[in-house]
Amino acid sequence: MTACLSLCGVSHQFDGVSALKNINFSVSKGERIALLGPSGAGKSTLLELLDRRLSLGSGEAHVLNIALSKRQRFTRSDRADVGFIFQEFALLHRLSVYQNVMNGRMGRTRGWPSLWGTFDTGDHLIVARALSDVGLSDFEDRRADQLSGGQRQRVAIARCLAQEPRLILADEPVSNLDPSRAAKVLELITSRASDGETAVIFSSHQPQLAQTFADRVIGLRDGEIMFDRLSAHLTQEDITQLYDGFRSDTDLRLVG
Ligand SMILES: Nc1ncnc2c1ncn2[C@@H]1O[C@H](COP(=O)(O)OP(=O)(O)OP(=O)(O)O)[C@@H](O)[C@H]1O
Repeated sequence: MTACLSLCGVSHQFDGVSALKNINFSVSKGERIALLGPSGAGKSTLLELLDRRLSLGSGEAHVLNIALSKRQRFTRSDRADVGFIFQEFALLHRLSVYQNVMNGRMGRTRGWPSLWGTFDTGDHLIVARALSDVGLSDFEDRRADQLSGGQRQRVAIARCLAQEPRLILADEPVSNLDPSRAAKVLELITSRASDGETAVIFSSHQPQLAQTFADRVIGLRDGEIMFDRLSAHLTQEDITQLYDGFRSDTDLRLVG
């Protein structure tokens, strides 16, 4: 399989706090990866680094054939190739649901249309499809600040899907959704990898969802990788150790 990204000896510090320590892994095109780990483990930091919003501290990293560096500059199309689903959704509250999702098309439109916010029929079809996929077609005219938390999260997901990225990075993308909707939405996000070209990395606090919707699960704790396993090989012991000996028959029961 062709590499989508690779990290070698990557570390990141925030004012003396080691958020990531000597991270090594690679992801192929078409792979679905789940990041698990307790609060503060470094999951968001890792996703933000891959999104190129944090500059590389030390080590080597390549994302979609571009080497990350301390002084990184990316073209509009490079940016559009990576889609990020934010933990806090990052919506424009005064804009409608439709306009927020259409913002996902900005990086895919060149010249005047993107300056004036005029989009072609293809863009409108893609936005309508993304809204339908997340079950929000009936809400397209509603202002983003008039939605529930779960609905906002689905708008953020639709915006990312409308962007048609080659790498989807999702920071706890279903944390605000009810269990049935969470499974459907994770299915939707991770199904983008079935084209064999798009890779998906999502973080979660739910081992069952991670195991169900990812090919591989990476466990992070205190900024370090504790395990990197095929989902089928994940054990209850991996999970118990990752969460500091915490064992729950309901939350941490693995599939099968
Ligand atoms: N902007 C920042 N400035 C200073 N420290 C930070 C900053 N962002 C994160 N950290 C620290 O880096 C470490 C990793 O944080 P990170 O947000 O990546 O964890 P996480 O695994 O995503 O946690 P959660 O599951 O709670 O979202 C933590 O110790 C956190 O306090």
